Amino acid sequence: MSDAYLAIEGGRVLEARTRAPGTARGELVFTTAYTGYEESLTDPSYEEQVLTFSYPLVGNYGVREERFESERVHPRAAIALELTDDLADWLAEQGVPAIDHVDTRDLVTEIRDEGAMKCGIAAGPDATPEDAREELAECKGMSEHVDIGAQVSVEESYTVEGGGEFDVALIDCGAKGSITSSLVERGADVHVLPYDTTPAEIEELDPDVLFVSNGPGDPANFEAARVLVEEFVGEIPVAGICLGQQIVARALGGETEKMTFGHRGVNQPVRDLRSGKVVMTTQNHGYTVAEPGDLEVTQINVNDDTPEGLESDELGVITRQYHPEANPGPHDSLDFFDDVLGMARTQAASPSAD
Ligand SMILES: NC(=O)CC[C@H](N)C(=O)O
Repeated sequence: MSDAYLAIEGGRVLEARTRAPGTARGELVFTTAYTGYEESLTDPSYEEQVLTFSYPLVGNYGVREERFESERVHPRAAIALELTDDLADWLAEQGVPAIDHVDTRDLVTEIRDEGAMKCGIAAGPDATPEDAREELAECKGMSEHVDIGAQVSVEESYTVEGGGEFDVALIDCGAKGSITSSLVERGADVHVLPYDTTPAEIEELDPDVLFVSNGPGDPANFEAARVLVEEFVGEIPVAGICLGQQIVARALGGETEKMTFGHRGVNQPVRDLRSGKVVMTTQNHGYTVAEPGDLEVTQINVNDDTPEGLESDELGVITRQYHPEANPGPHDSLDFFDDVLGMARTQAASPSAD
């Protein structure tokens, strides 16, 4: 018997089974990742989205806190063909609705054809199709979430010490924990700073690298971070991951645009245009850089040619659209963090450095 409903744009209401009760609304997206559900569900980039797993059985190796990327679940709801009890219980504890017994093969095909769309969910003994439709009617478009940075960033800055060889200013636009740990493991002290940090605060910190994190929503809604990059590029090495790449491109005269259904998964092939080498990458984004501005496109997605890496040797900028920090996913691109800190080392050794 159905006790959950998923209303999607276009008028369809799908029946489902409740695994964690409640109502929710958000942008309906899918990931093809077959592992890493704890990492994905705690990735702040999924804020205001409803995450559909295309892999049919999700939750089969339990829920362990050491795999979390942040302190809470960020998608507004989770959908799968079959969710395990462990996973459903955790989502219920977190107050995040979850539904299964959905024909996710059909749903994913619809998202691929129609694009990421708004949806509404109602789940639980008293849920009705009308409740799901009401949620859908209240759902905002992703770029209308103009204050999304405030929902996911730190309120107060803090430092994670890694030996002090470098000081990295990490602008937390919804950062995954693995970005900090990847830098700390390589000897950097990471200063995790709010998404609306001002140029004066960066000036005072005097970091070796300005690093813009991943995060949810439309990069156009992260104006303060764009201003920071504009202000310090050429003076301090600049790095960015995912939303960070998009913000850095916008700061350097580039443009971003929404994709139809985005890239979400752990086997997205990326070609490095300098070496010709292809690596498998973890991805989770719905926007892309349409114009790179002053930056050179150094890596592209093999499936659709969208920019995956942007660089400027002259300005000291290196960004990635995918997630080199992995978690979940392949570790093939961890050397990105060596390259970022390499820029700081080169800058420190240059005669013009103070
Ligand atoms: N993982 C991310 O940083 C996502 C970036 C951005 N919110 C997008 O959807 O494109």
